Amino acid sequence: MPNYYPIMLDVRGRRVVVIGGDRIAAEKVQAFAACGAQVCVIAPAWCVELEQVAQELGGQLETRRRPYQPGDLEGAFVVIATTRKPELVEAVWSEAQQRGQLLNIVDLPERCNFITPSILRRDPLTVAVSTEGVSPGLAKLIRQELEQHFSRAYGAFLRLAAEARALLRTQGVTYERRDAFFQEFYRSPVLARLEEGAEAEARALTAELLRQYGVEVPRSFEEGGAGAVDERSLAS
Ligand SMILES: C[C@@]1(CC(=O)O)C2=NC(=C\c3[nH]c(c(CCC(=O)O)c3CC(=O)O)Cc3[nH]c(c(CC(=O)O)c3CCC(=O)O)/C=C3\N/C(=C\2)[C@@H](CCC(=O)O)[C@]3(C)CC(=O)O)/[C@H]1CCC(=O)O
Ligand SMILES: NC(=O)c1ccc[n+]([C@@H]2O[C@H](COP(=O)([O-])OP(=O)(O)OC[C@H]3O[C@@H](n4cnc5c(N)ncnc54)[C@H](O)[C@@H]3O)[C@@H](O)[C@H]2O)c1
Repeated sequence: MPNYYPIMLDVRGRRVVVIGGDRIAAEKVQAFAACGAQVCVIAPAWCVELEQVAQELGGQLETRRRPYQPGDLEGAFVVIATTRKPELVEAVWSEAQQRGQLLNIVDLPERCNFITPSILRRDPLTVAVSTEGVSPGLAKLIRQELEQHFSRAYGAFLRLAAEARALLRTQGVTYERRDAFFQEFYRSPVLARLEEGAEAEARALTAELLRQYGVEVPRSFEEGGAGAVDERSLAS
């Protein structure tokens, strides 16, 4: 069994080809497009979910309503196929191999050079769980359990941390002092305030802690300036 190496891929502006017209294909198209990829989907028959995703993405999505043809993978950074038809699998696998591309044939790990973990997202926090293919069901269960632990407010919490970190760094606070700040910040009541929707209080508490570390906090920070917490991430 492979000893998989976990990475985070930057697919912005990169070509991703999805072969398949089923619900899994729809999910993959949506997920890669959400990460900024230029997605092309190829399939003779499309399910309703894929039609809907295509409608939402509009011109952002390239569509080929026909079977896969050799040459379709030209320029792709990542290739995903949802089929298990042996001839099609072999054709896609050999073209992707020749081109040195990243390939995932869903649920066929022996024809993948990468596999997909179960993902919990609280942007910018991402938790990916893999069992190296041994038990995807367990990966899913662990992801569901982690969802209970990491509330939706974690997104706002981390964005606030990013703003604080920028201030600490631009004002020359040492590495050790920054580390100490975050050990306090992550254990402080800031998260609880964000979970209650009390953003102003969360900002005020953060500002107070920053001052204890000698940081001059601009007025815009407490008012929720440029990097203000996104209310949608708290509400959804
Ligand atoms: C995480 C997740 C992400 C995603 O799909 O994107 C994912 N599978 C998920 C769910 C799931 N998949 C299966 C079940 C039924 C129960 C079961 O069989 O266990 C369930 C549970 C369910 O659906 O509830 C069936 C299954 N899956 C694979 C095989 C083939 C084999 O094992 O050889 C078979 C048998 C097919 C059959 O017999 O017909 C293989 C793979 N599935 C992987 C990923 C990769 C390894 C991940 C890891 O390292 O753990 C890997 C290797 C390749 C890949 O596809 O990348 C997603 C959860 C998303 C979530 O969090 O909700
Ligand atoms: N090896 C295994 O474990 C295994 C398991 C189940 C089925 N099979 C075999 O796989 C075949 C059925 O596979 P499936 O259930 O994944 O369905 P499928 O390959 O027919 O469909 C999966 C998706 O791929 C699309 N698709 C089909 N042909 C395409 C093409 N030429 N170009 C682009 N997109 C295409 C379909 O529209 C569909 O959305 C059967 O031959 C069956 O014997 C193998």
